[in-house]
Amino acid sequence: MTAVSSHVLELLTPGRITVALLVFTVSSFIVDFTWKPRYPASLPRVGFGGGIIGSVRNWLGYITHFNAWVEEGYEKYTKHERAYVVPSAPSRPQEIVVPRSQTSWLLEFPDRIVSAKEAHADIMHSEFQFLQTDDDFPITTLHKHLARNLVGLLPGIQDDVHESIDATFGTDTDGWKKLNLWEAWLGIVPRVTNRALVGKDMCKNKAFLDSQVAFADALVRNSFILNMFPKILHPIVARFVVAPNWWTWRKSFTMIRPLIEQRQHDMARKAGGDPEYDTWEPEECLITWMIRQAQADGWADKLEASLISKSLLPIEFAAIHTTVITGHGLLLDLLSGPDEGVVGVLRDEANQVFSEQKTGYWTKDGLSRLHRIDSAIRESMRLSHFATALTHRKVVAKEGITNAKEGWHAPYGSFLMLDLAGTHHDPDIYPEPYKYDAFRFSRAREEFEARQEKDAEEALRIKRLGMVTTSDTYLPFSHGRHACPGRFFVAHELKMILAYLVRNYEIRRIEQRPKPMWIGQTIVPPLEATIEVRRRKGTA
Ligand code: HEM
Repeated sequence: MTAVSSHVLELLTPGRITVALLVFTVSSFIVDFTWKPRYPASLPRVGFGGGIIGSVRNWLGYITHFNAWVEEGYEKYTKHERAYVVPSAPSRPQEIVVPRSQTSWLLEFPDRIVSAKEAHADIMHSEFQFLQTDDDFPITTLHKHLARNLVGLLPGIQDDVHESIDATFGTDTDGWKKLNLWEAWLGIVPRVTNRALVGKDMCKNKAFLDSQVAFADALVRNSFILNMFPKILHPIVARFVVAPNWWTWRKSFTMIRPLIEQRQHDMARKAGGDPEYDTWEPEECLITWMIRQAQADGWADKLEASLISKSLLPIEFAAIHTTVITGHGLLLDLLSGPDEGVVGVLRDEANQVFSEQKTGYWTKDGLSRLHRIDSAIRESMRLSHFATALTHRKVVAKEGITNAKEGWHAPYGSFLMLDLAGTHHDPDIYPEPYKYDAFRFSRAREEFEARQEKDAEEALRIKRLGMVTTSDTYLPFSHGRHACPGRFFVAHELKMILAYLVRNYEIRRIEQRPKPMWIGQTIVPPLEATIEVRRRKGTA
């Protein structure tokens, strides 16, 4: 060793290394701070104050205080139709909480001025997490193809719902079975969702499904980690943090690759007029839709199997955990809700409407007549939200945007959000807002249908009480142009699941609903919750 290098080593004491790391981290936060948009002083604030000291306190406080800040803001400002600013995670700017009366103002901006995609990308750190693949293509494809193929998918979805529930909940009519509720939903949702994404064979491949769930888990975990680092350090930190995303994807790619390549090959032969393919049709699923969309857009040649399989990931993420958390919350609400008779009422409705389905398969019309089941799900999604806000937007126009009503300006890079939690629990909108009132939404419909005289306006209002209808007072699927395109699928899926469960199982009530935890604005559901089930006699 030379004299110079041994001298350098002597200088590297643990104390000096710690100080250097501290200075580096603090400087990174300061650089980040100077990059963030500045909001006008006229906008009121909640949180621990401004300046560098206040910002550091807010960043730390974000983990535990976010919900309390938003509750305070709702009472002080949202209720009075005023916007205010709430602190956010260290990696993001603070957010302007837009009052309900200005929902349309926010959501009607074109994407080139106010962007949903850029907000999602900053929150999920998509640039690193989605393996350098743009999620525009799969999202646009899903918007265009899912709803129009839904009716054709229903029988297959029903088969997967019934088979996966039988396997998870069991068919023993004698003994009670104790189930971890989270695991039980994971036994159903990934398979049923993947029926629409990868088709009838691959959706039963447990190793493939596990890899998609593992990817979604990694995404959530990594977002929490990256949120706490200054953005300037993300290119370095993310390299290590997202390593599991790559491993998980590679594993899933080896399983899905043959299917994608075969589908591309078959569709190309069909398109080329090969007579052997005269009667052949591709199975309708997201893989087929992406190939079809790429052909329609004229860039099918560039569509490699690896790109298709990476493009599945953002959709798997958007679909699986949202549905599992929703189903988990639904059963907890149903089993611990104040009205013990609800499950019996739902069973009667499911039995009645199912008996009218001529082929033994649910039709779209049949599912749309499950008003009470629909209401029980919608009510749970109102009460037991899994994020304080699910509508975030980022200002991407260089000149920013101005709110004429209140007179404030949001510069380039500003984050804006709609408060879901406050709205859903506002007693002026939903009387007794913390009560799980399963028939809150179906009651009005039944009263309307029992009436002799019906006016058209009222009929329209009643129709809007269905679980897929979004509004400025009902935001679990967000609202406006970017409202969840998977919600029609998920409504059919959850109704089939709940109908099958209540028709075929007894489920013991839960005395006390287990409490979730919150990290910032995201729920950590009570993963330890268990339920006890027994197959009803004569149904196995
Ligand atoms: C109960 C389950 C679900 C809930 C609560 C839910 C909720 C949401 C919400 C709140 C958004 C954000 C919209 C916005 O930013 O304005 C969203 C977007 C999205 N969801 Fe869902 N979702 C669910 C299930 C699904 C399923 C099953 C799929 C696919 C099959 C899906 C696909 C998507 C996609 C692709 C987007 C992005 C839309 C865009 O940016 O234009 N979701 N979802």
